Amino acid sequence: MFAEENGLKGDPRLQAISQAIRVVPHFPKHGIMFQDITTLLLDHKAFKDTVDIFVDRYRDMHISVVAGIEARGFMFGPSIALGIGAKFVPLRKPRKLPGEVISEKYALEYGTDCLELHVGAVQPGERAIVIDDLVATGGTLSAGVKLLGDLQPLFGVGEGLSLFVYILFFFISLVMVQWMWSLLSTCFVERVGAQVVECACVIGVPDVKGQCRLIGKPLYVLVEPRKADKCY
Ligand SMILES: O=P(O)(O)OC[C@H]1O[C@H](OP(=O)(O)OP(=O)(O)O)[C@H](O)[C@@H]1O
Ligand SMILES: Nc1ncnc2[nH]cnc12
Repeated sequence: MFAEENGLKGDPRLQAISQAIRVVPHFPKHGIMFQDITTLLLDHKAFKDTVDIFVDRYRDMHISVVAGIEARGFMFGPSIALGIGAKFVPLRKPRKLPGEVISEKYALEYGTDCLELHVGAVQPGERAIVIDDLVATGGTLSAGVKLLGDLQPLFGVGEGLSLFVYILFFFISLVMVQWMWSLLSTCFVERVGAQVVECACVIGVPDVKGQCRLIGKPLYVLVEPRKADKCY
């Protein structure tokens, strides 16, 4: 959901944040209106307001993990983590983290990419938010949610089907006890088992307006993308 629809209606900080974002037409390729948050980082007040809005929202939600997505989630995540007294955990592109990792592939407009998380950085049951600068298709944030979340089916099945599998597992395990679980669990990839409370973004493209949840998780967005009102 957009911050405006969630208690910040008419808040002048949102307009100032939006205006501090530069739009670069046709970057990195023709037709893309690139939302450049580096100009927001240059504006101390707008940058601080951005962090403050997230800190105010998450301060009392018992969040112990702020997971930031490379690269631009790293620019907001650490400040938010410090503000709410949580740890910051980087979700990095492949082969950047030196320790043992778990990985999650995701689809881009063209091709695929992957996010990785250090094993042991987050403990099962911890409450987490995932932060990035921008949500477009939601593929990147969804990969972050999957990394932090619970068991994932090893074979590609839809969300509805996986929910069905979990429910089936619950009832089967009631009657078939431990041995059944250990047999069937070989069909799953282990994930952290943290609780992703919400995904947070500075900018949400119009397609996500109204879509307040992302693979079952709430999505909190500060502003819509800017139109190109000036050229750089
Ligand atoms: O919602 P989606 O369609 O998945 O797109 C959003 C992602 O795209 C951008 O990153 P990009 O993939 O360009 O990587 P970068 O930050 O490393 O340049 C942006 O910073 C988000 O992470
Ligand atoms: N228009 C855009 N601006 C900046 N980052 C993006 N990631 C995906 N679409 C983007």
